[in-house]
Amino acid sequence: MMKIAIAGIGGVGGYFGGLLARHYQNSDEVEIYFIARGENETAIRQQGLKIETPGSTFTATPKLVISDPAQVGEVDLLICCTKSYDLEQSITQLKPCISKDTIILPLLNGIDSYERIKAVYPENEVWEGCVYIVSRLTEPGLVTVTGDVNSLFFGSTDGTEARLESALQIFTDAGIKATLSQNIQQTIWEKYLFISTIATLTSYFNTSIGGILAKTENMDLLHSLLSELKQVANAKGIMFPENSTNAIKERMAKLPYETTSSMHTDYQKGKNAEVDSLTGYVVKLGKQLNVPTPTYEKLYTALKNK
Ligand SMILES: NC(=O)C1=CN([C@@H]2O[C@H](COP(=O)(O)OP(=O)(O)OC[C@H]3O[C@@H](n4cnc5c(N)ncnc54)[C@H](OP(=O)(O)O)[C@@H]3O)[C@@H](O)[C@H]2O)C=CC1
Ligand SMILES: CC(C)(CO)C(=O)C(=O)O
Repeated sequence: MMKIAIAGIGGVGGYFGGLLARHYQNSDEVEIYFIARGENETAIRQQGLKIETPGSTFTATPKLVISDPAQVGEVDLLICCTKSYDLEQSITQLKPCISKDTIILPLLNGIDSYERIKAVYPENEVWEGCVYIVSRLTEPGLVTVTGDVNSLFFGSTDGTEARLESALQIFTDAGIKATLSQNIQQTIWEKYLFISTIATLTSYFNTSIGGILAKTENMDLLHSLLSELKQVANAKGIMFPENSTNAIKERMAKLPYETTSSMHTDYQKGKNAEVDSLTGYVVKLGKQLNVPTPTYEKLYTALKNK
């Protein structure tokens, strides 16, 4: 029996965990557990997790939804879907789910989830991943997906090939548009180039992705951020294809005008925001690598004071 736990049943964990729970509900081979808390945990326990997408609505029922990881026990694969600022606290709390054989796969936006998890669980196989989706926990027990982007990328530079392939099969069978990346570092950095700049700008200007594309002054700032982040990445040995700026603009243009970043949504709701991992981290890396990041510094300071 393969035991999979999804920790953090919000927009991302709810959608991808929901697909897994729906597909493996009656399976003898795969069991899906949700680690959720508060009203969300209660709602999912009472009526399942409802997932509304533009094309379909379904309700997913995991084997168990619980806030106490001890009641789940050790799992084979732990998929982390909390916000970046909750990562250390949640994975430390998840210790009862983690044996030496447990694989940990973070799907958070950001570059440093791998090293942060390794700092707590140095012996474990930790993969890397990222997702493209616009998904929100709109009320306890309800996940709403907008637009038609919903892909998951994962991989590992030193993971066990057979386990990576087996996870790919499990994800794909559940209907997840999953890709096993052969260069996960590049894949993660490409997502970061997109989300760091977009999250920073949508939050700074308090506007949607369409709103960024619509104004020259916003686009000028986008180009400055992209240029600074590319130089930081280059200093880390990460190179982007020549057309990467155009690729980002095309990706933005394909999203509905009103789409915004999850960081901007958090600012709008007055919630904690991932500004340290999505904006501040670039400033920090720039300082470490002696790469100037004046635009990032200005926007980071403004966002920290928001
Ligand atoms: N939403 C999106 O469209 C996208 C998001 N991402 C990234 O994915 C990550 C997750 O984002 P998203 O799904 O939006 O975040 P959400 O805030 O919607 O979901 C995170 C969930 O984790 C829960 N959580 C945190 N700590 C614990 C814990 N110790 N035990 C149980 N539950 C816990 C939170 O509960 P509580 O509310 O109680 O704090 C919350 O329900 C982020 O890094 C984000 O940037 C990437 C692509 C798209
Ligand atoms: C901008 C978006 C929706 C694109 O997937 C995203 O990654 C996020 O909100 O974190």
